[in-house]
Amino acid sequence: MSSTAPALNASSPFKLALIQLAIGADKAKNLAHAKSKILEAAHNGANVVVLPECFNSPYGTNFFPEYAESIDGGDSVTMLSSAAKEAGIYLVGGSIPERKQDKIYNTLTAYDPTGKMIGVHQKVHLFDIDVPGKIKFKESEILTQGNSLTHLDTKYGKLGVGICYDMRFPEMATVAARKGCVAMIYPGAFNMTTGPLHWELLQRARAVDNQMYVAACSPARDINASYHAWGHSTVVDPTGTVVATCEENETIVYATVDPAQVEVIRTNIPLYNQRRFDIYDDVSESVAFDGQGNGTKK
Ligand SMILES: NC(=O)CCC(=O)C(=O)O
Repeated sequence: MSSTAPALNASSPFKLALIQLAIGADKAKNLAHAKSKILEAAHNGANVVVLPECFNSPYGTNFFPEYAESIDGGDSVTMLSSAAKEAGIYLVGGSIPERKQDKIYNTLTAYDPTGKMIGVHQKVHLFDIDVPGKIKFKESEILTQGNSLTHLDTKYGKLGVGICYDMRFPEMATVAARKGCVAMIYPGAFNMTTGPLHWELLQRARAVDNQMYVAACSPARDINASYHAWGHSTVVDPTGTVVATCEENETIVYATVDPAQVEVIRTNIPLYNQRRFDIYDDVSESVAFDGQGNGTKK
C-alpha cells in the first residue's frame, strides 16, 4: 500500500535565524537582550526568528516557579509580540516557564509579523533523565506536560514545533511531516553529556526520516550557571545535511529554508509512495487537528 507525499502549500524560500542567546539571572535584562537580538536578526534579513528554550530564565527546576508567568499578557509574551511586530517577522519565541492556575508548563509561543500570537506549545515530553555520575534532571518535579501537538501556519508554509526533549520522540516530527510541515523547529537546551552524543544526530535523524528541515536553537553556554547548555544551534536540510551551525557562544545562526528542496528529495527518494500502511499504522492518522494548528489524539 502506498501514499502520496503531503502537499506543502509553501510558496517561497525564507531566511531562518536561530538566536543562540546569552541568558542570565535578570529577567528584565533577558527580555531586553532577546528583543535586541530579534531586531538584529530581522535587520540581517531573517523572515523567521527562533529563540532558545527557557529564554527568560536560567534553566533549572529551582528557577521555574520564580520566573514563571502567564502567557495571557505577561511581560515575556508582551515583549515577544511587540518584537515580532517591530521586526516584521514570524517569531518562534523560544519557551518560558508558564504559570497557569496552580501549574507550571514549559511553553513556546509564536507570533506573526503583526505581533499576533499564532501558536502555543506546552512541552509534551518532560526532560526526566538520570545518567549516573553525569546528569540527573527531573522537569516533572515542577512542570506539567502539555497534551497537544502544534503546527504554525505561516506564509512560508507550515512549521511544526517542539521543545528540546520532544526532539527525541520521532512521532512528533513524523506527524508534522505527514501533515504538510516543511520544517520542525525545536528551541532546546541539551547539556554537556547528551549534547555531544545526540543533539546533531537527533536533528539529522528527524530530517532524514521525514525529508524535512529541522532546526534546534540553544541558549549560549554559561559556565557560571548551574546547567551548562551545549549550544551548537543547528539547521539540517531535508537530505540530513547540516547547513548551518555554531559553537557554544552567543551568536545568530542563519540558513535558507527552501520548500523546493523538500519536494526534490521526496521526488528523488520517494519514501512517501513506498510506505506500507497495510503492515504498520500511519501515526499521523491518530491525531486530529482543529484547524488552528492544534493536534490531539483522536
Ligand atoms: N531541556 C531539555 O529537554 C534537555 C534535553 C536533553 O538534554 C536531552 O538529552 O534530551
